[in-house]
Amino acid sequence: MIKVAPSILSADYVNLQRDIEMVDKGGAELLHIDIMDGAFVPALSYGPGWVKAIRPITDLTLDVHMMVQSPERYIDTFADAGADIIGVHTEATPHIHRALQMIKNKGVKAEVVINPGTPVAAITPVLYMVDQVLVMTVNPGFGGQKFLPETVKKIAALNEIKKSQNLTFDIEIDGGVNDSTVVPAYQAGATVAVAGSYVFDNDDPVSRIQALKDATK
Ligand SMILES: O=C(CO)[C@@H](O)[C@H](O)COP(=O)(O)O
Ligand SMILES: [Co+2]
Repeated sequence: MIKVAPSILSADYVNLQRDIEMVDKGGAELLHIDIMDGAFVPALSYGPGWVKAIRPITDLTLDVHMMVQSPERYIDTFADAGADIIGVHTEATPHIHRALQMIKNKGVKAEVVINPGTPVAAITPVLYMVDQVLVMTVNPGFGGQKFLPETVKKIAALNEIKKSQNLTFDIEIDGGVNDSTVVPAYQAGATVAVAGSYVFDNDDPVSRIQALKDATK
């Protein structure tokens, strides 16, 4: 059964604590926090102050997805704010190895992220050092996009490397995840599903978390 990480990008910001408590009680394992800098991706979202504010109100694993150019500049700040996992895009820095080292040196779980247009080969040298790999299943920057099925073969390729090298990282998917698209991704080896609009653009977000789990039993 897949672990579920609701993305607060689609939550009700005015009632954020209510929404977080709802998904926490509703069976989610992680809370996905999308950081958008207006440069690596066009949109602006929120910063470390949000992570700091959320930290005391939940024990969910805070999964910080940095869509930020030169993420090295902010890794310490997000770690100090209370992130449990920090994800950095390999496309956002020429120094992905150093960025991952910085995350680990802060005692935080390190995640490397690849866009749909980036091959798995781009991150094979750093797989030994990560706790999680995020395979983007849409181009990053916005919620509510359609899942790109061609990303599934990258999940399978990554899972093969994971098995052949006896590695233990989680494989996360993000973008366009629903109770149909999660199935091939799970079968290919995904272990964590981010879901924003599918969970929160619904009268009963908890039923959506359960639907993702039921689809991957
Ligand atoms: O990183 C991103 C978007 O760039 C996400 O985490 C979105 O929040 C996913 O939204 P949905 O596709 O599930 O609506
Ligand atoms: Co995300």
